[in-house]
Amino acid sequence: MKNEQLLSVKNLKQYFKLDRNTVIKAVDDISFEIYKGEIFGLVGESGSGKSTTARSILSIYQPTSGNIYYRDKLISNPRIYRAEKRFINRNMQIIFQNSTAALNSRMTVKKIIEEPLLIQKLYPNKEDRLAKVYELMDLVGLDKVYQDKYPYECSGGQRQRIGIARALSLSPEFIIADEPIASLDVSIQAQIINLFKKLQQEKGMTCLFISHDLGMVRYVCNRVAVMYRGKIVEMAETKELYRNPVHPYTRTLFASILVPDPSCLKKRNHSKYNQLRDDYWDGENHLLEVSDGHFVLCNSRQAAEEWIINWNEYVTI
Ligand SMILES: Nc1ncnc2c1ncn2[C@@H]1O[C@H](COP(=O)(O)OP(=O)(O)OP(=O)(O)O)[C@@H](O)[C@H]1O
Repeated sequence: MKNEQLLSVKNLKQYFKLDRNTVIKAVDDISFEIYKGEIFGLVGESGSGKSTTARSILSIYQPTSGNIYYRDKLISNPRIYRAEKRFINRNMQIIFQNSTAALNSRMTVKKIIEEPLLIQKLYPNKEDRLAKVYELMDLVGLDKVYQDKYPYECSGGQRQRIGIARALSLSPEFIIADEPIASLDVSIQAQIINLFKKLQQEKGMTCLFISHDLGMVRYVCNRVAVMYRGKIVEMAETKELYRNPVHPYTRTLFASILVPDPSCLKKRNHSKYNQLRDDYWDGENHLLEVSDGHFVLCNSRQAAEEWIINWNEYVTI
């Protein structure tokens, strides 16, 4: 996985000058690489600079200094950016937290998903184009009956899927997902997250995954960078980072989600916990954190992962 570098951020600074005396160092000299086929997590408290990093990568902001490369193309230079805009639009897509705002309320679901294909002049034949739209709807679990509905006629989870289907319509190599599941119900979150994993496995999707939800990041990301006040304070393989957070800030951030000793959990008289233990436990319990403070108890990791897919119930401790 680590062979092919897709995105490289080098010494990126993004400062905002509010007035003559006040400068906000939203991103302050960060560097990282994202490799093809990996899901790279960016975590940190609110205001730490995660979204600004995403916006700089997408050239929404012109960096104060530093460079951003996509493959070997410098994409953070405004002069090059003009010429490369189409290239970036074709290869990179973003999924926002608030999909409702990002969708055109006057277009039907079908038109919303079809639009990027038209703009990029892919599938000139209408029938082929519609077939592609249906394929995308199927991929994200949207029933065909929604094709002629408007965003306001869909639920929050469905709108998020429309946003994802649209983002995937150009088969982008690289997706930036900025809090893609924060506004969704827990059961829908699980479906969307499993979709990300499926896209990574089946389509080799590469993703920058921005989230507050450390449990989710642990489940979905291969590597994680922790941001604090505009800087990356720690970056490691996910398993390593969660097992052994080194930076004091990361430790504080993770303190709330460290999995406690299962033996102490057993002492809790939590009815859901007891029910789960009775249903699943066969001598060797397996406690899996599925979201911030949410745990499932299963007798194997496979059972736990299957359970996440359904994820209708969870234990909060
Ligand atoms: N366009 C802007 N002008 C001025 N300041 C900005 C601008 N965009 C972001 N900031 C500031 O930069 C800092 C980082 O914001 P950013 O949105 O990147 O954080 P974040 O980690 O994504 O937070 P959250 O998780 O709440 O979305 C904040 O102090 C924010 O107020």
